[in-house]
Amino acid sequence: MIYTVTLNPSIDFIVEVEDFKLNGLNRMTRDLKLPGGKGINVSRVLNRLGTDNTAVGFIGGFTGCYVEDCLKAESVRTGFVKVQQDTRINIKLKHGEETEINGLGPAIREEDALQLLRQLEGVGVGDVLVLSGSVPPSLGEDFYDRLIEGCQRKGAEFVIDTTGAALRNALKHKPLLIKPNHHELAELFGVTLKDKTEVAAYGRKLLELGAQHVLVSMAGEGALLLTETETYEANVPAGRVRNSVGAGDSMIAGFISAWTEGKGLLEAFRTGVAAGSATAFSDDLATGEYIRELRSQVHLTKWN
Ligand SMILES: Nc1ncnc2c1ncn2[C@@H]1O[C@H](COP(=O)(O)OP(=O)(O)O)[C@@H](O)[C@H]1O
Ligand SMILES: O=P(O)(O)OC[C@H]1O[C@](O)(COP(=O)(O)O)[C@@H](O)[C@@H]1O
Repeated sequence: MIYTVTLNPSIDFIVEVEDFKLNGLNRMTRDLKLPGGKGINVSRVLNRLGTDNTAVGFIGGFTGCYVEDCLKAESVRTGFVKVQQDTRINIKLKHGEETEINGLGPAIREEDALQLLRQLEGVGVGDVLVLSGSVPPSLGEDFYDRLIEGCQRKGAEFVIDTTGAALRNALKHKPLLIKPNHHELAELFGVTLKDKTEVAAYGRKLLELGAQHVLVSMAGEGALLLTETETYEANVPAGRVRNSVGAGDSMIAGFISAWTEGKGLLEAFRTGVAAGSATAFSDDLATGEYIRELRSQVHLTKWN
């Protein structure tokens, strides 16, 4: 079983305005509310690809009910711990470019945290936990560590998609996969990465620090897959970008879907890239059909 863990879910409120006026009244030309949070996005795409999974994490208030109802409507299995305060609303403002304003999220009490840890005590060998997104400030930076230690004691593997100290700490536990984008990778090492050779070199440092596989996504410029011995580069399929929110989450879903079906590393990489691009070319997350259609346009090149 795959469990996606979203510690800080959201409603993603996608708002479009023309000629955005700072300090002025702007009227929306289009808006859309979507259930969000990185693990939740992974779950929705896994479901669309027909890969069995359960979405867990913390959810609360009327906004949390909305997120859960949306997931139920798509038959995504959920097992959220209910918290007292409202799940956050993240604003994704489209004004020619994309500006994001993500909320802090509700306070999580220690008893809520313990409930989630207890719930995940049932995992075992063959299970994969996908730990995605930021950690709410009230949980403490070590919460992913506590989760990882618990799941590893039971023999489960984990994927982690987060940033900064939480990502750095997780590396020593040898994640099956991490997927920074090239900006996150540069930020992690406090450098500017000027080309793909440098991206690969810094991605390799994450392998040295413990990751089993490193996927570096580079939005419209494709992606790199790094293993201990090999480097592969993928192009992106052709299409018009509509909404890139959730592209990275979709990439993880595509990768893990193929990987857990035993299709091998390269097919997992190809499916991941197709899923990321299919979402970037869609208003909401990609459909399974669109991901399968784009897969044939993804070509992998092995670096020497
Ligand atoms: N502009 C784009 N054109 C084509 N594919 C894209 C685009 N943006 C994202 N993707 C696809 O989604 C993947 C993840 O996107 P990226 O923006 O790098 O991740 P994140 O959402 O984590 O920042 C990319 O590797 C690519 O396959
Ligand atoms: O937990 P964080 O880091 O605040 O991110 C949450 C946001 O990330 C998203 O999951 C999108 O992430 P990506 O675009 O990186 O795939 C949104 O749905 C959500 O608003």
